[in-house]
Amino acid sequence: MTTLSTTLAKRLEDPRLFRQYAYVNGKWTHGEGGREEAVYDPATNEAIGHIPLLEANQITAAVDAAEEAFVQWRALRADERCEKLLAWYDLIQANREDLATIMTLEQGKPLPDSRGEVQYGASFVRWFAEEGKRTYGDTIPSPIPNASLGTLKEPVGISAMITPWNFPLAMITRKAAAALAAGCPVIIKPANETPFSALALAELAERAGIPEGIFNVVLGDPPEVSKILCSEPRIRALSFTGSTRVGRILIEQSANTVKRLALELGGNAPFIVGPDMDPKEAAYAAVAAKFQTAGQDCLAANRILVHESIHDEFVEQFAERMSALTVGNGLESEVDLGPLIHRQAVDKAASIVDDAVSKGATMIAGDQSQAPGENFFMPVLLTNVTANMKVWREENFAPVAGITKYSSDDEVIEMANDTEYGLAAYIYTHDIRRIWKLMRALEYGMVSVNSVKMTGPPVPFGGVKQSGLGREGGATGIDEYLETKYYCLGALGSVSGS
Ligand SMILES: NC(=O)c1ccc[n+]([C@@H]2O[C@H](COP(=O)([O-])OP(=O)(O)OC[C@H]3O[C@@H](n4cnc5c(N)ncnc54)[C@H](O)[C@@H]3O)[C@@H](O)[C@H]2O)c1
Ligand SMILES: N[C@@H](CC=O)C(=O)O
Repeated sequence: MTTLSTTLAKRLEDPRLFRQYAYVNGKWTHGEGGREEAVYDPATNEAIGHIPLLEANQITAAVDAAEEAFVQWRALRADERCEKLLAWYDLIQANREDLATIMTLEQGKPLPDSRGEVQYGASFVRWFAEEGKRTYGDTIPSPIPNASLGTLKEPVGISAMITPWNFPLAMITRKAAAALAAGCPVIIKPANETPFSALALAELAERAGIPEGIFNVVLGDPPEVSKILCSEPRIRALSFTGSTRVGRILIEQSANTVKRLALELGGNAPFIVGPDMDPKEAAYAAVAAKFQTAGQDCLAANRILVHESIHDEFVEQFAERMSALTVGNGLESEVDLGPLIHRQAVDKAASIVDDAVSKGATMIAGDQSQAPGENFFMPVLLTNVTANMKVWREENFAPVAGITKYSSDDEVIEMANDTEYGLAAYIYTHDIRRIWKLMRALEYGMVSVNSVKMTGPPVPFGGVKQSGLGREGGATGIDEYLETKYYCLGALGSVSGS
């Protein structure tokens, strides 16, 4: 183990939560080919530890284990699966501080944000523990003489999950808890940048009594692993959270085995500010929406559209609030923004700013000479942003705020919908007619009015257009892992007994 991993283990109340192996069929597993990859603390670029890159036969062994374990897991009563999920929930909550420390060290977000994500992630486990007891079927008035018709909800089968680095715990539990509650075994491939949160979840799943083969975490070269998972006919569902670019690849790779797909992809959220808004109130909300997770958030305000009548005051207030943000190591107190995930993300952020300025944007603030390390990017504010700039067209996934002005509701609707993405949108106004008009016209899966916080277990989370397929959480999240079986019971004789 590297010195930092020793340091990390020392920081933990329970060092056994820090695992540097894959978890397959209830066993901590090395890579048979000896391949491994270092995992770095993005704040310091120190290696936290290493993970094995499994060989193809080891990925297939996870499928074999899941297939064998599926029989018993699906045979459990829903309340028996619920008990195990609630035990997992309790263990996640009891180990929140260690899970948060692991998350901040591998992802970089400030500790309070990591604690929040652990809580958020645990809440999905509790939600689906209960949802699993409500997978009701239907009875159908029969048009067929002497027959009784109905439907059953049945587990879809082995479910693979490929998850991102920006929310390394909650994006797993939001999927895995639903699948497990439905009766499905899961094979999770976390991002190689942030594997240790997933492996800690595996340790706690084992302690909760989730049987071997039911909760598996495989590690490897991402394209290599996904090709195996996507081409494996025994895997009946693939749930992916990540970029639209990779989502397209997985759709193609899954076509030959016709998998059930649940895709949570990229966003390009508009943050629309109406003319009636107090500029300071709106600006402070926009800063929160833009810089959450240092901008590395699918819900981050990616384009900020301000009515021309309050634009200048809004920009002034935004700049003032942004300048008060503290950038630093997430382990330190009072830090608002941690590092970006790696140097490539910093370079991409810089290229987005350079592109905007070269096309006429004005950079109001953002002095990179103040960055406290090579993976840090100081918040940047750009105005006079136009639709031909990367900061407008792409999900910039960085602390780069692009502001533009508009003059009418019809104009801002057109501007906001001018993207292939459709995940989340924000509307700030107190005019109910404007709220209703914009909310109906915006082409997004989720619209939040006067609130930066919009998510939680009861929410049907997901996007339209190229931001994804399906919904996670809410009353329908478990349906991603259920099939509906129709049955017809014939020749029953007439109920009148004649
Ligand atoms: N809609 C949502 O709920 C949601 C939530 C979080 C993040 N995201 C999106 O995720 C993206 C950021 O996360 P990211 O950088 O980890 O995304 P990413 O698409 O680069 O990676 C996501 C996962 O896919 C794997 N992967 C990467 N390249 C692959 C390939 N060629 N073949 C197979 N697998 C591959 C990665 O190892 C990782 O596990 C952003 O676009 C963000 O909007 C969406
Ligand atoms: N903040 C999002 C995660 C996307 O990056 C969520 O709450 O699901």
